[in-house]
Amino acid sequence: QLTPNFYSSSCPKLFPTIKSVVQSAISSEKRMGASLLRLFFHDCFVNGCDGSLLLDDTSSFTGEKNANPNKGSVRGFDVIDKIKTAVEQACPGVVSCADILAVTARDSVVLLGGPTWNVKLGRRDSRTASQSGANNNIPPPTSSLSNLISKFSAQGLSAKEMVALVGAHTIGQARCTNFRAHVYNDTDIDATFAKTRQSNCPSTSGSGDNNLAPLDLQTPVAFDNNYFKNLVSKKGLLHSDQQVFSGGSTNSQVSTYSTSPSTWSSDFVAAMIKMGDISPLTGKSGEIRKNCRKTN
Ligand code: HEM
Ligand SMILES: [Ca+2]
Ligand SMILES: [Ca+2]
Repeated sequence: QLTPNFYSSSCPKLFPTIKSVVQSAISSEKRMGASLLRLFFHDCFVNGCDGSLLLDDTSSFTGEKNANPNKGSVRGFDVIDKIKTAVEQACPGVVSCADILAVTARDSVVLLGGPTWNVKLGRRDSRTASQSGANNNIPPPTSSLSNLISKFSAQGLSAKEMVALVGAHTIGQARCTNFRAHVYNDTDIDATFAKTRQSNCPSTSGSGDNNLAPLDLQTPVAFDNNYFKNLVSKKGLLHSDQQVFSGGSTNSQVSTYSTSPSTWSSDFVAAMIKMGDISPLTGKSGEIRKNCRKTN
């Protein structure tokens, strides 16, 4: 139902318009590419790719931004606002915020050296959001392999697609609060690496909770397969990361990706397209928001 040329006559300048804002955001701060990619994941896993994540809370509306996986963690909403402003200037009232997230995720991957793909478009924006959906559907970093598989399966994504997608952790940062237990308590971790990460993440919660460490210790701003190489050497930052290479059914896939970047690239692209297909609003459902932060 979605199609890459959905806006080709209604908004011919859409792609360059989005790309130039993403480009300037990433040149000011390289991490922003990671943050923007993550927004698409956190949107699609809650009521599908419908822009629900972008709605602000108000006194009478509870959105998703303050759900556990998002609060104090997701970022980049100001960049989405800039993109929306630029897109509205080029083609007023035409392009959904949900589609902007999909294109922005692709552009971020490309600008950090990853593969490209044709983004399917035609999603419309929700008038609702679900805080409980965000809490329930987005897997926490404490997840076991079987929990990861079941959260992705609930969205129609296979274990194989889950492993390909989590390779997105080749870029970006995580907070101490999310990797503390793994670097202090787990045994499936390289001891030297664990010590290094402990040095900037105090063992008890408190003032160090928001200290950051790279999800990929080697190349945190390059979209490459080092993430999988790290897993093979037991240097995954999150408990959930290491779970995909901890002796279970996904070990061989991680090994393959660690030695064959092209296999991962093509699997990642296919899985991103599939994630982007999760229950979109089309036709007359939903709306084209004027401002991504609120319903019309
Ligand atoms: C497999 C299950 C997943 C779990 C348990 C998980 C968990 C996490 C956690 C805990 C963080 C750090 C958040 C913080 O400390 O504030 C994070 C960051 C990130 N995640 Fe995931 N994630 C998963 C899958 C994905 C997927 C499928 C994508 C995209 C396709 C993705 C993209 C990212 C990116 C790019 C970052 C870094 C964001 C930044 O630096 O701002 N993750 N993830
Ligand atoms: Ca959503
Ligand atoms: Ca990397």
